[in-house]
Amino acid sequence: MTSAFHADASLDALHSPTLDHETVLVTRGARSGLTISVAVHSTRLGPALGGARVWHYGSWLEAVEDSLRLSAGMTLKNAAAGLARGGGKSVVFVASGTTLDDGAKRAAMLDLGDAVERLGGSYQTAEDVGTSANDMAIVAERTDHVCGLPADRGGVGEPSDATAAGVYSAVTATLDTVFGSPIVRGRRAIISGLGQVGGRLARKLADAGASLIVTDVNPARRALAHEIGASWIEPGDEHLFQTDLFIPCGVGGALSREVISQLRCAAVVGAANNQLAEHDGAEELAERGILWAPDFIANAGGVIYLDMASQPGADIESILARVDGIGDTLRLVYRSAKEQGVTTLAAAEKLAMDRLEGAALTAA
Ligand SMILES: NC(=O)c1ccc[n+]([C@@H]2O[C@H](COP(=O)([O-])OP(=O)(O)OC[C@H]3O[C@@H](n4cnc5c(N)ncnc54)[C@H](O)[C@@H]3O)[C@@H](O)[C@H]2O)c1
Repeated sequence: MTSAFHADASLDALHSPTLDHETVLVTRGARSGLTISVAVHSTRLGPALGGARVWHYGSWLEAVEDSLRLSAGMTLKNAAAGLARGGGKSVVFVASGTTLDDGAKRAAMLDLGDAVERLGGSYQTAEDVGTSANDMAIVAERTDHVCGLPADRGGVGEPSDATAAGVYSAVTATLDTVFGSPIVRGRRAIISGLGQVGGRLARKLADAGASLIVTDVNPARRALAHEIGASWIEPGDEHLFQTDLFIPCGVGGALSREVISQLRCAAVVGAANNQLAEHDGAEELAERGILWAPDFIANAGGVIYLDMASQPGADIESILARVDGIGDTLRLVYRSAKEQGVTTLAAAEKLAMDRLEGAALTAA
């Protein structure tokens, strides 16, 4: 039985008394020498699907732990999105303070391909933070269990457009729930993280007439702020500004206890995975009267796109409609949370778990 995922960044999953995951492969890449962790949390609904992250950590154990946390989140995300997919994720550990040149990145991607291949199809990889469609083309040299390849390689490309479209739908559903109107024009929002998804979302929100404050740890992203007429601030204190929405689009853990206690917004809705630094952050947000869109509901557009676009005869209109349906799923979550007097996280986890349990009943 798959237990509910707790998005607790301080939880040391490695010290848990039992392994909650079906398979975890931790290996040292033969070419790159880098530690790679491929975690398959659940295949109850189908082969696991989840991206490959290349990221800096303090130690390889932290990278393994992140793969455990992220893959469990993928089980919930794929189940809540109604996909016949389980949850998995891979992480390539890059030591803090080091960068991978093109040769080292290629070696890491070939090693990742070998690791994915060893799991025999129980896990399919794709892009995530630190990887691109071109990286997936390198992974594909070693395994067929990869999606999101560039179009000129017969692939479906990167999922970020769909993720941004899904978060946009989540933003309008959230505005509707809080203010009784989904209209973006005139709403004030802060976007933290202007990468693949945050950058696209910022453009969409600016086009729709939102008043945006934006930030990123990468100063090069400031050019985008200028281009779309958003106000740029240095990263660190962005959550202190009074706005309608706070939109985290960087890496996980942005909603720490301290940040939650200082937020001055009506709602939080963003693309970042594992936004809550502690699982009880959902209660703290609710106590402060801040509506939180569970990340694994709001950011499911990319995985919906990768799954549907990879099927034979895929039709882009149906994919876009399904991605746009994220707003309806979120409305359902908000409604059940209110009716049952629970947090939006509890309501979203229940939605996913009901789908997982339903699959177990069907299989029995
Ligand atoms: N790409 C997708 O389709 C997709 C799908 C689902 C979820 N997500 C999640 O959305 C988030 C963003 O993904 P992405 O693909 O845009 O990644 P990305 O690497 O392209 O962008 C992340 C951006 O956040 C910035 N950043 C990192 N830490 C920050 C901080 N503390 N403060 C401000 N900015 C910070 C980075 O400099 C970068 O510009 C990640 O958490 C990812 O897991 C992405």
